[in-house]
Amino acid sequence: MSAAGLALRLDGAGLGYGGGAVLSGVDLEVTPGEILVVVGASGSGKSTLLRALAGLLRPHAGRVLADGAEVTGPSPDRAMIFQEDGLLPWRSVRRNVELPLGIRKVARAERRRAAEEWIGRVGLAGYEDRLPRELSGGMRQRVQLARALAGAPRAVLMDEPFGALDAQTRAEMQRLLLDVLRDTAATVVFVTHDVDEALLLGHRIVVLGRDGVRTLAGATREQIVKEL
Ligand SMILES: Nc1ncnc2c1ncn2[C@@H]1O[C@H](COP(=O)(O)OP(=O)(O)OP(=O)(O)O)[C@@H](O)[C@H]1O
Repeated sequence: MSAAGLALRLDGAGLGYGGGAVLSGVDLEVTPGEILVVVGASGSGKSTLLRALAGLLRPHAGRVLADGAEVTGPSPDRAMIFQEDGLLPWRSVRRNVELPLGIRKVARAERRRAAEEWIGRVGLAGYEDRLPRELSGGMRQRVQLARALAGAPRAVLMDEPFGALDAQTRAEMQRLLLDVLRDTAATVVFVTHDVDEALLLGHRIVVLGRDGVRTLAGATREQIVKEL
């Protein structure tokens, strides 16, 4: 069981690159332990929002807060999962999963035990010594999930993690995600452009749409599509 989920907040946040604003005046609260799904069309700023929560992008206006403290950079408390290329290609499955435990200075024997436990939980027992290039896309996403959760993060930030997978593998990964999240208290922010995925996974859905950022609770597919 991980530590309590982080409360995440954007407070009048303006986000962008160089001089250009992608999102302005964003107010958003993510409650500890919830799965918040951010849905929006390509280019609407979903990854930008997630990068700000991860501390990889500083807001040019307003604030980004984790448990009330300003986010000033990445932290092992906030694990990130990417659509692809998230794994270190020269490290085995085991050594990738051990990575956050090393950052947290967990002793070697415990690092190995926790990594093995998570590799088993995501269904990859027996693949510990494989390199990422020797795995399918779905298996690589399983490794990313194991690596993220092995570090007992208080928040998991997921950027279209299943976007490149075929429909059947994607459905398997969605089930696996819901299953493993049941045993953690982590707050989850999950970015997707797939409305069905948002409806399946989200306790709450935020739409980055034509009219800015809209939070929808208990929205139907039709209501979400209308906002995009
Ligand atoms: N590193 C960057 N430098 C400059 N502009 C960027 C950078 N990353 C993204 N942008 C721009 O910011 C806007 C939002 O991009 P972002 O990646 O957040 O959208 P998205 O909703 O995640 O899109 P997608 O679903 O296609 O991944 C786009 O116009 C994009 O071109």
